[in-house]
Amino acid sequence: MVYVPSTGPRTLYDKVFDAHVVHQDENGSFLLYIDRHLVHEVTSPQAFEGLENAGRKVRRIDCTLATVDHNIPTQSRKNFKSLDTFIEQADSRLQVKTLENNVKQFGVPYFGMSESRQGIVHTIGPEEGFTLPGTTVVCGDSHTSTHGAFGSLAFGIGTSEVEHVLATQTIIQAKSKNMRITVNGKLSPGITSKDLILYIIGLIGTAGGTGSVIEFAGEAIEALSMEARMSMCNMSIEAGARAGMIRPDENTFSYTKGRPLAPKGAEWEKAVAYWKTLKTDEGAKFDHEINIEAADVIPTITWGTSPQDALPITGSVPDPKNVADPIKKSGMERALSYMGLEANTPLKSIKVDKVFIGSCTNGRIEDLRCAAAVVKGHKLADSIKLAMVVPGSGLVKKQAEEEGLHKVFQEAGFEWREAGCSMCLGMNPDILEAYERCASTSNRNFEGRQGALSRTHLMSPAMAAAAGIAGHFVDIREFEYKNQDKGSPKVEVTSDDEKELESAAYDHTEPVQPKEATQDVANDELKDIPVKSNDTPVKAAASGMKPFLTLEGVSAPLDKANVDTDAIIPKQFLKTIKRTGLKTGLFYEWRFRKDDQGKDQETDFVLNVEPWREAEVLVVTGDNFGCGSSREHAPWALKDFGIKSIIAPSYGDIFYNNSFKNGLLPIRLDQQIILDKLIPIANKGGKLCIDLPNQKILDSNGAVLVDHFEIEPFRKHCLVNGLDDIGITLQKEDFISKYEALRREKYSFLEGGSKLLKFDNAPRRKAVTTTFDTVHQDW
Ligand SMILES: CC(C)[C@H](C(=O)O)[C@@H](O)C(=O)O
Ligand code: SF4
Repeated sequence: MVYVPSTGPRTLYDKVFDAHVVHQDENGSFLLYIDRHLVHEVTSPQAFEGLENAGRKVRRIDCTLATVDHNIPTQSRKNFKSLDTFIEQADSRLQVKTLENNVKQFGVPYFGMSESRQGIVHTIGPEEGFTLPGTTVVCGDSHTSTHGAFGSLAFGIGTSEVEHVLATQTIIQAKSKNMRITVNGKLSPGITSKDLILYIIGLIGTAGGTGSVIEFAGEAIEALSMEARMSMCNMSIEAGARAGMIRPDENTFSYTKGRPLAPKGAEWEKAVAYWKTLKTDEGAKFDHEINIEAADVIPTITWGTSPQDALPITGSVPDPKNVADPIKKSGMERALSYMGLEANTPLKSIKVDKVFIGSCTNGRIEDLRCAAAVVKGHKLADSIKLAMVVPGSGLVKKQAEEEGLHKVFQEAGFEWREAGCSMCLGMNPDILEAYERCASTSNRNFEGRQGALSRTHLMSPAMAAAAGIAGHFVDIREFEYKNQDKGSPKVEVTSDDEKELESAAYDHTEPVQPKEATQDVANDELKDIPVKSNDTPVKAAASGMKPFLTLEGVSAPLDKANVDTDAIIPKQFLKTIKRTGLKTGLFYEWRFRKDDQGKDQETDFVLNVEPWREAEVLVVTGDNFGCGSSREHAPWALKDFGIKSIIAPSYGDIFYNNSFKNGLLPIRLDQQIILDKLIPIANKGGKLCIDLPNQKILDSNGAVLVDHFEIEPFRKHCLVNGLDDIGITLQKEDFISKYEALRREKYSFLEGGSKLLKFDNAPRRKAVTTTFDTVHQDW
């Protein structure tokens, strides 16, 4: 079906979406072209394995860039010799080495641990100019939304979709709704974009943006630096949105100009002329509009276990007694008990054990400058057990060191680390102990996020730094800065500051690429221009998906809202390079408690109790099941346990997608119908019968409980037939090639991509041999 974009007024999202449509099929689903694909070690092993098993190659290595970030230790790399000696945790090491093998085998440009440009995947994309305005950007990571700060359509995908993009350079998408959040007026001094986004999530909730792409607009947004915009868009996933976007403007262009992979000369001019058209037209329709007064935003922190549990620092811990809705009330009680907090405690009086400054939300140079301005001349409070600063990338670290920020932190007692995700998620050794309370600049405060039973409070870098100095949360507006040239926190960052980072982006030396991969990259100019495949049978998915027709199975009740994928499968189980064996990890923190000997003992969680141990249908009462991280391990774990269908009022977008790719059927139903008709059966462990072809739910006697449930026709088709959608997409090869030809003309400034990165095998200092027999610099 030929897609004809609307000729009427369009939103920024509509325009970027329309510019990437390769094909629209009869039942309305779109095939979108992907300009930029970032890859990291956690969500790619199974995707590369699928590619290899099917004998497929990476279609556009120039559109692909890989790095390691989640698993790597952040201690000094001065003595880095090889992954074998540097990464102690065997499963982390395996995941990193698997990525290294994959990039070598498939020829993907890669920033490994000995490369000065390595960093968190969402930091390096913009830094290198790989992320460009108006592009489509994906990554097997939910915080891909970060890149929307450039007016690109950027979203997280699951591992099956990673494989799909690697093989086809496209993704199957439904059109999201348009939502606009306009922030009028100016932010007050000392208020950062982190405060603003926490304020917004507190207002609209973690499901507030579900099914939508949010455009952030208004005077306060236009005044933000690019890095501050990235922090905003980064956390739009925490508002449940498919993506966040900000229209590209002069600020965007000057940040992008001159970056290693940004277009140059005439191509730059052509690009800017196009990028200037990327703004919402007068009269374009939004499905939801929200207006916010910037002056209402004051320093904001979270108190609970969801990013929506955000409050002004002047407030107190909320009291469940004041909440009428029983699901919300019990959620609040649980959060208070998990966080070890009493209702009505003033936030400023809460004591902190550890401080973490870093992550893809707030690990950029401006963030470090803000935090250093607070720390300068102070010492950490005696009660602080550990405070760490983890730059988002090697280049951020280098820049900070050139400015002497590391000394400011170290003199105050902070640890200065190497780049990576670190304690944001703790897939590496940087974790909190049970019950420790952390002032964190990251983006998620879910139960167990930074370590089992750990307690996370989200806030801006300045607020986290100040909490380290005071030993408790403080209102940054009342903080006494010492030894400052100017007296107030440096929250406004000028484009001059951005220029400095830009120069750091150029100033890298002798990065290292595995030898074979470099050669592939260099020689593959022609090979990666796609050729029509003669051999594209539609076959069963790599995940081993079987056709889904009807299911009759024991149903289990789950009376919770906002069940995040960190809870469904905690981080320690993400280190596998397989899709199977995740049964034990399912709801691990809820299903198991350690006994005195440190052994796992089962709790009375519903899935540990007969007859629900054999449950095949999970009936959830609360909204937003599977929100948060893009980990496809969540549906893998549910399936491994035996769950084949979930029924809930609403879902996190990425989880919803991922489920279909694995033959797990997520059904959306009105909450009242769930409560009235299904929960009574699930509470008794009764069976539910799901008839997918007829879209009905029945009880075990054949009585119809739900006459009709909605499901998109394309998804139903794939599920009922157990189809591999990569095979389906490869049948559209003609459309993809045609789009690529158009793209080479119209968007010629996107050609080249990561292939333009310069890699050099020359050793910087002492050469050492790695697993690939290639030389790595000794840091
Ligand atoms: C590991 C990855 C799948 C995950 C994500 O998608 O966000 C991680 O980055 C996180 O922050 O939880
Ligand atoms: S949210 Fe944390 S773990 Fe996820 S990509 Fe960002 S820094 Fe890494």
